[in-house]
Amino acid sequence: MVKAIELNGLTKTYGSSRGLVELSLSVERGEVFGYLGPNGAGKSTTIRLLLDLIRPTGGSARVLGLDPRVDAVVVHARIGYLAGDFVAPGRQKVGAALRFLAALRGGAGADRIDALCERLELDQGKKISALSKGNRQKVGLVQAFMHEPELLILDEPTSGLDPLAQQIFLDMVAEAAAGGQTVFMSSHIMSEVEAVADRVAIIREGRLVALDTVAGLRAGAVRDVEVTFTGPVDTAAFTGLAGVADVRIEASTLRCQVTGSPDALLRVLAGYQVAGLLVTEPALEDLFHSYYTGEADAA
Ligand SMILES: Nc1ncnc2c1ncn2[C@@H]1O[C@H](COP(=O)(O)OP(=O)(O)OP(=O)(O)O)[C@@H](O)[C@H]1O
Repeated sequence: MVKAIELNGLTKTYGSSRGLVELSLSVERGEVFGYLGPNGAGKSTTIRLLLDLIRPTGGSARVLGLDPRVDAVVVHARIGYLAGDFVAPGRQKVGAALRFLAALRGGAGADRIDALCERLELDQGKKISALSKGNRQKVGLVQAFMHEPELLILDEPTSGLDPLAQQIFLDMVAEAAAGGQTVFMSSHIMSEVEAVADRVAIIREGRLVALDTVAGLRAGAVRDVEVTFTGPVDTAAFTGLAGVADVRIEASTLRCQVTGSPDALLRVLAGYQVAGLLVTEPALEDLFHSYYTGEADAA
């Protein structure tokens, strides 16, 4: 089956500065794909390349099997796009602006405007120029979702939304995926995509640094382990074990950090009487911080 998105060595330079460096990844149909990275990582650059709003310096992108450089009009018709800097026409009222945007798509989605606005608590009678930032973002969400596109490409979709609206948005994403739509969404906050994303890619300085499920990323992360023994233990037995670092033993308690599989540690522990075992899962934000700063690469 044709992939929703397929990138091969996609590269974009802005003059002499980098935007994106040889990015290769693919997004399956029906998948919710979280695209994460700190400010300036290259998320918007990637998304603009998918829409042919800018042209790559090298490599290729395919969207729904099409080359955006050749078939941009068809690609645009088949996707729902929320730009990171989405701007709706300020002088219009919300309802009129949304119906205008639907008319540009031959009327597709006009029949869902009322339901989506109601769901997001967006007043259609208000002028867009009088809306708060969060409510303007809701206009952007409605126009991206209303025609039930095969593929939603959303650049920082939760930007400015309050927690309630964020949750409604995440429900909309989950429902879209359940109905077979694909969602590619960027964010710089992991917790936003954690609940809905099937897979997550993390980019930093224009390069892909991680691509996995949330569970997979967690599995490879550093855990704090604390073991209490019934009697004295031999420190030497715990040094140099695969995946085990920062070993400290005080009285009958061992503390260490384990990366990846705890197998080597468990084999040694099996030779002792263990009274207690505590493994602390990494906080996701810590995990992503380590990818953002590059600490995870060195681990
Ligand atoms: N039009 C442009 N001209 C020059 N450099 C640009 C241009 N657009 C982006 N860049 C640079 O490319 C890099 C990636 O920017 P991009 O906007 O894609 O990042 P981002 O991950 O979307 O960040 P943010 O979360 O801040 O929106 C940055 O270093 C940025 O300064």
